[in-house]
Amino acid sequence: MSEKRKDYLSWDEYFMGVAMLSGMRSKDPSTQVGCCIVSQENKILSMGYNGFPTGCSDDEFPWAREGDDPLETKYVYSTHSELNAILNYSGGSLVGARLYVSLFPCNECAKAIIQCGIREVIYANDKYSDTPSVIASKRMMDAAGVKYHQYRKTEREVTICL
Ligand SMILES: Nc1nc(=O)n([C@H]2C[C@H](O)[C@@H](COP(=O)(O)O)O2)cc1CO
Ligand SMILES: [Zn+2]
Repeated sequence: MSEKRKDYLSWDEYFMGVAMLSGMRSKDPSTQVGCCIVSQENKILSMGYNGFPTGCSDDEFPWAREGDDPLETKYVYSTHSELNAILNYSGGSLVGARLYVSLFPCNECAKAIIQCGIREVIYANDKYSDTPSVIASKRMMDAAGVKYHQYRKTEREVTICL
């Protein structure tokens, strides 16, 4: 008798995998971030990655990290993956949802996460943990009761031939 497969993706692998795949759409040459928002019933509600807003051409707006003129850097234009995922959702309420993201949310995204009622953040990387942005983000999420924890990496490697 044929039995149920045992090596299927866990929910966490599935949602973090979807977040990372979304990040592969990013045109940012230095950091690609992906996000996946999930309901309490484990249904995917929205996805996003970092990039410029609609109408702001990837080829015309700057991707530079540094420069004398802030207007010639990406920071004033790029929309973070988490905000994109929140704004991309057209289904109504995100109250009670979980957010999977490949990089810890900044303070601006934390405000949006808190205000739309997301209850939990699962992040992969926290490379900017020493910055005021991430310290402020954690302070706000702690105060608002938004839980966060690091994704527990597994041994699994996923290869998809496209
Ligand atoms: N949580 C985040 N989500 C994001 O989508 N981003 C985006 C903004 C930039 O496009 C890029 C960071 O670029 P860099 O400073 O590592 O070269 O990642 C950044 C963070 C960090 O807080
Ligand atoms: Zn952000």
